[in-house]
Amino acid sequence: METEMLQKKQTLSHLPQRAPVNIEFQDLTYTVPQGRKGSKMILRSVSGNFRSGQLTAILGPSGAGKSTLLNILAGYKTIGAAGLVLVNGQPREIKQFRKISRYIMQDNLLQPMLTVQELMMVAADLKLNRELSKDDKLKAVSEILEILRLTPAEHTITNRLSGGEKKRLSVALELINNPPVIFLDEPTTGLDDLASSQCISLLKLLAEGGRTVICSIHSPSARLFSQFDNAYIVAGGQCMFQGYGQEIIPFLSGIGLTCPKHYNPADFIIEVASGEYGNEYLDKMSLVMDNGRNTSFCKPIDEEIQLGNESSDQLGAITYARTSSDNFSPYNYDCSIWYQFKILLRRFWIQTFRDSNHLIFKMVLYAVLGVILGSFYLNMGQDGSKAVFNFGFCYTCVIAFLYLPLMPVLLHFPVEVQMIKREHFNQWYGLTAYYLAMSFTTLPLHTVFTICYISIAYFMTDQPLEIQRMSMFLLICILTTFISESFGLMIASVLNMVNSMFLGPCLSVPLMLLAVYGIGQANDIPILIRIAMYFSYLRYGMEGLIVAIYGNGRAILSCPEEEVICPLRDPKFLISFMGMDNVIFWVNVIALIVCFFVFRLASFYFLRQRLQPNKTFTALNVIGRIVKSHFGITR
Ligand SMILES: Nc1ncnc2c1ncn2[C@@H]1O[C@H](COP(=O)(O)OP(=O)(O)OP(=O)(O)O)[C@@H](O)[C@H]1O
Repeated sequence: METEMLQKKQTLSHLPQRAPVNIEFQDLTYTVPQGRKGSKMILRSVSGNFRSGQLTAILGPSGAGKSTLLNILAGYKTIGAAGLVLVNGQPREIKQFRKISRYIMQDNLLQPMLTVQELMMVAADLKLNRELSKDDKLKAVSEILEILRLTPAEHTITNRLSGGEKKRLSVALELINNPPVIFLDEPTTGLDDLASSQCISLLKLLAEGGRTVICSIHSPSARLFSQFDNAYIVAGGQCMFQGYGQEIIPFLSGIGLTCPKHYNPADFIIEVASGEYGNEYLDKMSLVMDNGRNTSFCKPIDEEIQLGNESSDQLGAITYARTSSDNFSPYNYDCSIWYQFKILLRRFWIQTFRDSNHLIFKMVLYAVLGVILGSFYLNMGQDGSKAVFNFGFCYTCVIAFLYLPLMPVLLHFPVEVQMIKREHFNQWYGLTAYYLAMSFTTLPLHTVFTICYISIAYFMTDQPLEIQRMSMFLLICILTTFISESFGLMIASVLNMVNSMFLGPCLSVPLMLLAVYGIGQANDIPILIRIAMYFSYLRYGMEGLIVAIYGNGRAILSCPEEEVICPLRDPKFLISFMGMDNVIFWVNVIALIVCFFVFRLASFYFLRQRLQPNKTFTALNVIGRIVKSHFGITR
């Protein structure tokens, strides 16, 4: 074990030197609204001091406030929090702090369909200096994978990794540019004893390299606990103890409690903090610790680390950092939006094409739908007596291009938002680059699927075989698809999956109704509905399709001989009958393009507010929480 650790230390010695970052917090409180009961205080004026070069554990009974404290210290939660957080003695500048810290959350949300090495390379491309060669980046990646014992799983797809491997990969991804502060929420949850021990040894190693490593943890074994340099015990939102694990027994003796022999001191202090030995001890503990201000039980700090001594074996300069240019800035987005876009686009395309089963399934689905629809409206396109049915075909196309792109987005994007939140919070990329890369992946795919559907249904239904009409028809269908996807993104950027899946179809109903409302009775439409119709992109789509196939001087249609009266055979009359005489195809196309940009930009704006709410959205968020808790609908 000793040799193994030594080896690991040597391997880690390539990491670049960073200025030590000490975190101190004073009188932190966190309050949440509690409906008519007022508010609930989760953290009660706690203070503490977490130093660089030390591995700190935040411990406590379930519901004590560990994750809350971690979220606030990492800057992940700000609404409802008050108090002072100092970074190296200066008040924390949240934007700057986010650049030097990384937060590894409990649920290992990893980008699917990429191998471990590919995902690490994406992180390296985004986080390391652009001037580094691919080989240098590969070297850096393989060193980190080696340390985290992920080399055997290097070519495994992330979806297939074990829980422990996923956790280690989450750590590895954030280690790429050597952040000086690392927060981890329950890194050992779901791991067996050996994996937990290896995980904590790794964190200890990272701390020894001069980082400030803080993690919340549930009942660690005695062996695991002995690895921590600092234990911060919380109960009922207050600090019960802060200091070196070995100081727990003397501390408890001081307040009149003796830890039984062979008992894990961590278990014992948590039992005491849970109130199992009486509530009077809780008050005593909090009093002696001065709610976290008392640091007399803390382990002495490593002067070498605090001084950032270059001669330290574990802090030698990283080889690839040395090759970089002067403007190497490990804590900022090192690459331009364009460069981020290229990397993210590559990531999206690998993920999309690797999931070939899903792609084929979708393509087949569109084709089958084309065949089904084609057979419902078989050969009706040229038949004047079936013009009303053909109108139904156009409407069905519009509905198909509403739901087909909409539903998968409502289902999938809320989960994606959680991933974006993490990656963006940990400074992987800017939202613009992400959004552009996503759009340049999904929109071409939708175009291909739409062409696949139309090329079957259009021919089966015997629509006019004129290049111009076919292109116009296709253009409207593609634009409708794009808008529907953007409409879905707008909803899924704001809401969770359950609410998105409810709201999306709900909002689709008026859209579908407005698409055909009052057709043939255009003059009788009430003014309010007429205004609403301007906002239904499906209406523009519907009109566009009808004009594409019947407008522009289309010749009189044929009618079967038995149809004596066949008034809709004249396309001009048909268009007039539908109340679409005034429709200009290109105006509708422009309206659809405007709708596309409006929905697309709105979804981008909402997503941005979700990640970094401005003052208005923060205020709306607070009001929303108060209203929800007042009516008892907080989940
Ligand atoms: N938004 C909220 N509204 C109401 N109560 C909340 C909210 N957030 C947290 N709490 C409560 O605050 C307390 C502390 O939560 P937190 O998640 O920090 O606990 P924890 O110590 O991490 O627990 P565990 O170990 O079980 O994960 C819990 O009782 C929780 O129910």
